[in-house]
Amino acid sequence: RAQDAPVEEQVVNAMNKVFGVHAGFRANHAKGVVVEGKFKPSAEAAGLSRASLFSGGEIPVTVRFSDSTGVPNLPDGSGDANPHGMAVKFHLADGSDMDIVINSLKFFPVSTAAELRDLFLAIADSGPDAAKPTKLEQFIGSHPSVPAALGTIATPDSFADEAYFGVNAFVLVNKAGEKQAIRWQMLPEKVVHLDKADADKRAPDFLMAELPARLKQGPVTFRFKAQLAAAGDSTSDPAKPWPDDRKLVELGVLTIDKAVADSDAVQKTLLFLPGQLTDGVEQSDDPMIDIRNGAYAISFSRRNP
Ligand code: HEM
Repeated sequence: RAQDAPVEEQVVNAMNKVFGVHAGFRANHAKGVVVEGKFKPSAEAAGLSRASLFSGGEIPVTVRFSDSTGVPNLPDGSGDANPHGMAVKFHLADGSDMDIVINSLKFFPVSTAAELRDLFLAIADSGPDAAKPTKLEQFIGSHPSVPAALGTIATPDSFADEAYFGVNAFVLVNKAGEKQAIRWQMLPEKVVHLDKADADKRAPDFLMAELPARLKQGPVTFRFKAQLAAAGDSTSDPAKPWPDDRKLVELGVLTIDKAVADSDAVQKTLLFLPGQLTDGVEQSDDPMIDIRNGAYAISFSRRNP
């Protein structure tokens, strides 16, 4: 019975209910563009983590930027396309990959996967004919982190002019075995947000088209950073931001220099997993990470039957 399905499957079902099922596309972040580049670690990174990602030389990366929702033809300037996503596959020297899957929300609207499922179910039940207060209005009323988190996002003028945040905590382990809880950040050279009226006027695919066009003029860079948790910071609740004065350590520079010619075909074959890590990087005690791993695999198997 549906109610006995594991929560990772329940969330994907709830996404399919809200966005519809679109053959070959992701249950969420369906619309995206794939690009390529390289990552060069900083000298400080190796002090925090023994991962080869942070100790070796430059390595190749595959990056997918995306709009939110499971709607593959959503206009990029729509408010529903926020938060935008960035998924990075670091191709490590030993032939394995490490992934990060991050977005433009500074913190998550809900604390757990079960709450995310309930948020999607509330959206599904709150169509134009729903009685007031709608299920969604009730959910928002009892979860103040939803409007607070959504207040941190806007439409960027380019995928290259947006900051992306990991939201879930991970743990870096160095050569001495010392552990440090962190949250990923990927920071652009500059953030440029559009006001809503401007975003509404943009062409439906303006973000997907702009990045490959920009790359013909030259590369785009991001600074990959770790925000360090201090004693008492929650590592299990992605809806609780850590104070802004927490130390940020630069882990390296990500350079994007190439569009992928057959992006639409390539993105179907790609699976980014927040828990696909490497020695020296571990999952925190946040149970959402394992549930995300399960949900992304379920969505992948549905889009590649
Ligand atoms: C319980 C929490 C979550 C669930 C169940 C969930 C579920 C999903 C699913 C099913 C997909 C489609 C995966 C695929 O077909 O490959 C997806 C994609 C994505 N999600 Fe989540 N998600 C969760 C939380 C988050 C968080 C916290 C972030 C970012 C901070 C995030 C960012 C993304 C991005 C960027 C993608 C697109 C990945 C790609 O380009 O392949 N999600 N999510």
